Amino acid sequence: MAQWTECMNFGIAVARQAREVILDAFKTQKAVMLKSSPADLVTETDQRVEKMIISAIRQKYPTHKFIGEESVAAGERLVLTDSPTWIIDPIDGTVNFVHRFPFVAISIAFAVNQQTEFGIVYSCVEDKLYSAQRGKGAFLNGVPLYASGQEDITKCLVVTEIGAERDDLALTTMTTNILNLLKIPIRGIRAVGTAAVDMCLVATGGADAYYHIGMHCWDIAASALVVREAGGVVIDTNGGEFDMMSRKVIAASSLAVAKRMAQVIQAFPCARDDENPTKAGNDVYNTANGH
Ligand SMILES: O=P(O)(O)O[C@H]1[C@H](O)[C@@H](O)[C@@H](O)[C@@H](O)[C@@H]1O
Ligand SMILES: [Mg+2]
Ligand SMILES: [Mg+2]
Repeated sequence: MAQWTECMNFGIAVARQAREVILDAFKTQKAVMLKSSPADLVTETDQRVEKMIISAIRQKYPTHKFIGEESVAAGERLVLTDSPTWIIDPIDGTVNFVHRFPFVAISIAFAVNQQTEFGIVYSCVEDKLYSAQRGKGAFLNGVPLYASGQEDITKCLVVTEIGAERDDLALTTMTTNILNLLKIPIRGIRAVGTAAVDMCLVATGGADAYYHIGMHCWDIAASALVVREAGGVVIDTNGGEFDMMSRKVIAASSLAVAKRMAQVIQAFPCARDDENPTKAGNDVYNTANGH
């Protein structure tokens, strides 16, 4: 396991360089392109930062594989093999980035034999670097992180995202989930606008649970390990085992809270990330006829 420490440290160094590019662009006017919906945005900075991260890592580790959000959007196959693979979201929270809402993160996970060995989530504007290596704990700027351990759902502050979907079924499902959780009652609902940071807040104990349907592997692969290494649990919204390709997740302070949330939360249908390797993330929103 210690063998991947060098890789993680290199990943952190690359994330620090990428943060500088993102902060420079954060202040400027951005040209916005649409992906799967009018709320699923991408900018030239997303694309440039991903290319920069991948090129730096490929130069040092030429045999490693990559799954990058914007590479997949450009048509690259989304396949996770047993090879050492970097799973990258160059800007998680692009809508925030475009609006200068100060929560944008770089998310970098590293998997071998399809098991995440380390995760890095860098909340750029906050300058908060979350990191975790399998079996070695979770850290925020080098300080150990611990989930809240809360087991009573009525004492939970829950984080979620509405995501990019704007069709009736997804929106009705998402708002019904929020309504049903509030009726339990839970303490409150929050949404930061970046799945990776949302989940890391569970690792800090500042939130007690996070759930989401519709996000992609690159949004949560790194933060799922951060939560687990902070003593939290990560499962599927159906209560089963977490599967980073399933596009459904619950991260929580305890198994009791996670399972209780799974009883309430309904998922709307969305294709697995690896269902159609050349299509994931590739739905193009057609502004002409609105879908
Ligand atoms: O900003 P992104 O990398 O596109 O990730 C977003 C995602 O697009 C959106 O649907 C929500 O799930 C957000 O929580 C993600 O961070
Ligand atoms: Mg993302
Ligand atoms: Mg992104």
